[in-house]
Amino acid sequence: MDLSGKIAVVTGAAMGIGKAITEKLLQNGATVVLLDVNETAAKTLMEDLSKQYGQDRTLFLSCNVESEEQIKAAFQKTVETFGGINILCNNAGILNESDWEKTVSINLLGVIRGTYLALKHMNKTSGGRGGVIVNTASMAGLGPLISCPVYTATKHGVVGFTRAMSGASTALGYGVRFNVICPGFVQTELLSDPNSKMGQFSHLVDVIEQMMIKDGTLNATEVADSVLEMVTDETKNGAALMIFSKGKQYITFPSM
Ligand SMILES: NC(=O)C1=CN([C@@H]2O[C@H](COP(=O)(O)OP(=O)(O)OC[C@H]3O[C@@H](n4cnc5c(N)ncnc54)[C@H](O)[C@@H]3O)[C@@H](O)[C@H]2O)C=CC1
Ligand SMILES: CCCCCC(=O)/C=C/C=C\C=C\C=C\[C@@H](O)[C@@H](O)CCCC(=O)O
Repeated sequence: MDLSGKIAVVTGAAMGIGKAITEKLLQNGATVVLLDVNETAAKTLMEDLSKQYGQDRTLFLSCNVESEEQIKAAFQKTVETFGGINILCNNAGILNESDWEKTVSINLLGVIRGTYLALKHMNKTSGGRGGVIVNTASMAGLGPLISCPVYTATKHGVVGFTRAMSGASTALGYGVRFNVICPGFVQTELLSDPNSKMGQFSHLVDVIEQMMIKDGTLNATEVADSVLEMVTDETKNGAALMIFSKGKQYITFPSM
């Protein structure tokens, strides 16, 4: 897929992996709508991006992926401004084992909300342009992290939802590809102060620290490179790409 002229929406775009995905898509010719709750970080980023790419290839909309109304409004504004949606990156996510219901609401329900609302504009059977949706899961979506069971559950859910949506989209002729990235540890704010984020499991933080020492960490740009691959490679549909410090691997799942 050539990205020039394509319209992308990235959630959690103000920082970390979402910021890197945004920059990668802009570098490759797309127009990007940034959705985030962190208006301060987003506005700082937008100043930089406008200088680099001009005012007409980026738009920031304050949007909480926990809100159906806010996502709906953001997608409507996107379509009104740029004419449609070709690419969606459901990337926003948190780590909070204390407020685990918020973690579920953002990490899993936010991906489902974003997908279903974007399909209203992307689904070819209802007048959409088709396109691709790439969801951000984690390696914790492929195997359990004992220190954060709810986070693990949300990421397993994102992997399963993405793979099921890929099959449904193909069977129903939506013209929308679905792929999921499963990164290992990435140097972002999400990893700061892990103790406070693990709640009742904070005694297990040393397990995480040992894993990070053993497995190493990625930078956000490395993850964004993999997102670009799954956006642009039109043979990729239903793909789960594990990214870790030593490389990357497409996951094959047991056939039922
Ligand atoms: N950092 C890591 O080690 C890994 C992160 N991930 C996933 O990558 C995604 C991005 O995380 P990072 O960039 O690491 O974290 P981050 O904390 O640096 O960035 C997350 C962004 O999402 C935004 N956000 C949070 N809640 C939101 C909401 N309700 N609505 C809209 N935006 C919201 C934040 O304001 C922030 O800009 C998450 O889904 C995370 O689970 C996956 C594997 C590893
Ligand atoms: C502290 C939570 C990190 C949140 C960011 C994130 O998603 C990072 C994920 C990085 C690596 C995940 C690896 C998962 C491996 C599992 O497959 C399992 O093998 C791990 C076994 C060790 C354990 O349970 O801790």
